[in-house]
Amino acid sequence: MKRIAESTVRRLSVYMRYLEELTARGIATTSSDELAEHSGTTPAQVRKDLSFFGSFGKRGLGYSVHELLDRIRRILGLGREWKVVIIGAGKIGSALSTYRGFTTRGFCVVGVYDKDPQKIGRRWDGHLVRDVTVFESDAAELRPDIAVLAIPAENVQSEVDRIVRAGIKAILNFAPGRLQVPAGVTLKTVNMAMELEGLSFALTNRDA
Ligand SMILES: NC(=O)c1ccc[n+]([C@@H]2O[C@H](COP(=O)([O-])OP(=O)(O)OC[C@H]3O[C@@H](n4cnc5c(N)ncnc54)[C@H](O)[C@@H]3O)[C@@H](O)[C@H]2O)c1
Repeated sequence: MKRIAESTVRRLSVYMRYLEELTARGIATTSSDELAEHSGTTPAQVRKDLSFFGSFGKRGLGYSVHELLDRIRRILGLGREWKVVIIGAGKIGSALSTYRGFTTRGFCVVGVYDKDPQKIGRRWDGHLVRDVTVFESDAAELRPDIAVLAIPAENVQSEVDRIVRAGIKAILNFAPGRLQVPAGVTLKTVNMAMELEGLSFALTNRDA
């Protein structure tokens, strides 16, 4: 498959949510105009995004909501359950571990880890916080797919290295800083300040 831009993948998630909404409303067909309007993009962009993955829809008839939703879910790899571990049971880590919305989308939290003796042994919504020193042996058994890293900026690289050593190929990181991962491992960093900067830009330029 061609290399797909992250922005395209992000839009697929947006289209998917709108298609889920249409399904819930019992609507069977949609169009690139409608998808674009509800996703903040253009009909040409919708067609271009979908064209990366083959042909969808019929000229003049639009897209079957059911078929398109099914295809997008498969493209995003959502037809299965992904095992997620969370490292850092602080404010962000504990909020994520108790968030029900992940499970409904197939992301199942199988372990929560921390290094603080005050947190180890606590339960967050049924998830026992375990000592991070047992992470690698747990991972050998549980075989998690995704690690969420919610620890302070210091020593993040050594935790990333620990995750990589455990054979995990996808990391969602919340800590600031530049991190290195080997080829074949995907690292995504969430940065709320950057999202706020996007809003700041929109507010500053809205009348331009
Ligand atoms: N990406 C964003 O938009 C965003 C927003 C807010 C905070 N953050 C960052 O997210 C991270 C977590 O924030 P928080 O508010 O949850 O912090 P927090 O201090 O509440 O929690 C951090 C937890 O990590 C644990 N920890 C530290 N080192 C560890 C290690 N090596 N192994 C396992 N556990 C370890 C600590 O004991 C603590 O429980 C920070 O780096 C913060 O700067 C990011």
